[in-house]
Amino acid sequence: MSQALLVLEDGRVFSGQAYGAEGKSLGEIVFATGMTGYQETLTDPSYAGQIVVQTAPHIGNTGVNARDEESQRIWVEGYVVRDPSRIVSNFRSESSLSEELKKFGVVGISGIDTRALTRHLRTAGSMRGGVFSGEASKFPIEQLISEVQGAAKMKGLSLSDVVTTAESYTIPADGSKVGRVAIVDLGIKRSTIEHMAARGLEVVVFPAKVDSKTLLAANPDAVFYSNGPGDPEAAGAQVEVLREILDSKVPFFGICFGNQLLGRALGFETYKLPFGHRGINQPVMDRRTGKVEVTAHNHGFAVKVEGGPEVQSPAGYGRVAVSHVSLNDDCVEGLECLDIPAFSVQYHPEAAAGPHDSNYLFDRLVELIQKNKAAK
Ligand SMILES: NC(=O)CC[C@H](N)C(=O)O
Repeated sequence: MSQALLVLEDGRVFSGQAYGAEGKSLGEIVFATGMTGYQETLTDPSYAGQIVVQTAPHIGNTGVNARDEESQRIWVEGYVVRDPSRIVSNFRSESSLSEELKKFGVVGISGIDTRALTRHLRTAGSMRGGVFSGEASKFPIEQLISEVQGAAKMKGLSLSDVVTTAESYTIPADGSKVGRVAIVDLGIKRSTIEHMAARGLEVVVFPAKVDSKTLLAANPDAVFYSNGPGDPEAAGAQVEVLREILDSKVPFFGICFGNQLLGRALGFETYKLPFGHRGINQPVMDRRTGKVEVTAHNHGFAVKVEGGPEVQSPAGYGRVAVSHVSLNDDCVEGLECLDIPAFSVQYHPEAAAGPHDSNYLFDRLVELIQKNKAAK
């Protein structure tokens, strides 16, 4: 195995072995704390532009299979692990993780003290990093550091066009149809669509650049904004479209990036968290029921809402409640509009990977659709 280097923008260097494809990858370096679900993590489009550090020390044990993919490819820019499994042991496995990383040209590194790296990122914050292996690792360290310092910053980055669908498509409801949802694909995960279809929702998925006229022409019972990579501040066009949807009074639901864009459409700011939330063991409280859910997260930004429990939307959409909060750092994990039919969560009710505690949010979407239909 050839030597590889992980170089951080603050000059810290870790050395290890090449894992997956050889070459170089540059991106924002972030850590994910899931003990399971590496395949779902790698194929989540929200990780585009990021080098993911897996805090679980042993990765690749169960190989990879087509059924556990959240999209059709691996999206992470680079991959950092401690100890990749030398064998694949699972009856569902179709290939090994290192083969899969090679297939998608993902430059990774193994043999890294991921605990020390994570502690560093937790203190210093997420930053840009680079993985260099093979020929790419043979340049002077100063040169590699300046290459990392020249890489794109996540703040201000727009990545929706990179991950979105090229064409719109429709997925039928399973069983009898209770409604139709028009989805804006900002990097959607397969499980989200499956949860909707399983509840009798037909979904029509549109590219990120869709306008409100096209969305409304699909005659939807609700509009949905998905998760996705990049800085919500750089998604001004989608925020404008969302305002037109809110004005139309068609119900709205958003997940993760979708929550951040609802926040911005309502007139709140978004900001970058020091190192973000990525994992499947994050405690969140639903303020409506007082219940605590263990939830799946993948976000580096959050919506800023001061005061409460109810505040006025600065953009004039009436009262807004912070419906969910993180019990780790109190950040906003959900928004509920009290005067228009719109709500969203910052975390992942589709989980994948993760606990199923928050699947009920898809039932809330169905309830909102039915309530809205009954009111007509
Ligand atoms: N999973 C997501 O939708 C991520 C949203 C946004 N890119 C963030 O990092 O906060």
